[in-house]
Amino acid sequence: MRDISCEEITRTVRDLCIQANCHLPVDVQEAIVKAEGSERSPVGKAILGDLEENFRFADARELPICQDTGMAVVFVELGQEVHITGGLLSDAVNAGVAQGYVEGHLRCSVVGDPLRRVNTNNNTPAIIHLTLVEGDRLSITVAPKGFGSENMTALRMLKPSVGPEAVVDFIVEAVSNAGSNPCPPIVVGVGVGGTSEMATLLAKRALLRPVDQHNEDPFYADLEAKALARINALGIGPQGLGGTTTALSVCILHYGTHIAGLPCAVNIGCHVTRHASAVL
Ligand SMILES: O=C(O)C[C@H](O)C(=O)O
Repeated sequence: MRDISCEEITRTVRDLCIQANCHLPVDVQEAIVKAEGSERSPVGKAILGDLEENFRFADARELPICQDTGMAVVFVELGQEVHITGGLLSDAVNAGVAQGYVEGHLRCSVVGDPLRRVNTNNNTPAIIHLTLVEGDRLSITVAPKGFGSENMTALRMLKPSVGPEAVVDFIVEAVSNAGSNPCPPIVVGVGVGGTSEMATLLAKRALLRPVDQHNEDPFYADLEAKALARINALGIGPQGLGGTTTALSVCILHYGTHIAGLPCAVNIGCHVTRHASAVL
């Protein structure tokens, strides 16, 4: 067994919250710059230029890329040979989120109760997804999620007989319904299979894949390419003001499912699809 202290976890999560909010992943940066070159609408091109200036400015001055610094979604992969010392893992993660948002001067956007709506003033609670893995390491990914895009999440329990084209139709419909709300150019995460909650989690997890990668399975890579082409033909464009760049990428993750079902979920990331990771 290897000991990892809560103190170290808290410090790491703190730093990842600041890093993720201020430094856009390089693959997303490059995709925005590339889209600027290919965008056919002059207004769309100008907006992509503004987005580039914005993320470069944030990067250089360590300022948040967007005013919506999100709810902290934290993916933890815990090696089975790790022994957490000094408290509870979830408390350590939440303490790191609180420190990161308060000390990093990131906007605190979380209310403690969804109906009585009082801001917790430290962006907790975080959403923590824990997976047990082999080994003696602890991997942490912080993915702050803004709610302009989160509110556009769609889930449909498709009939199993509808086939792959109906999955592509549903993805395109979800993006079309979202319009300008998720701040395009977007990243489209899709979860297919499992149960309703598994499909939704896969869709969120799909937003972590680098936007310049494709599915390793040619069958799913083909569906991703078809969905992306149809989404970019919708004409929504950068910030919804028209153009040929609505999405930078479509990523589909799949899982086994029941013979009687075909759950399909879409989770959209805005042009600030952010995440930062560390391995302890
Ligand atoms: O919370 C915000 O700042 C706005 C939100 O991200 C939105 O796009 O509506």
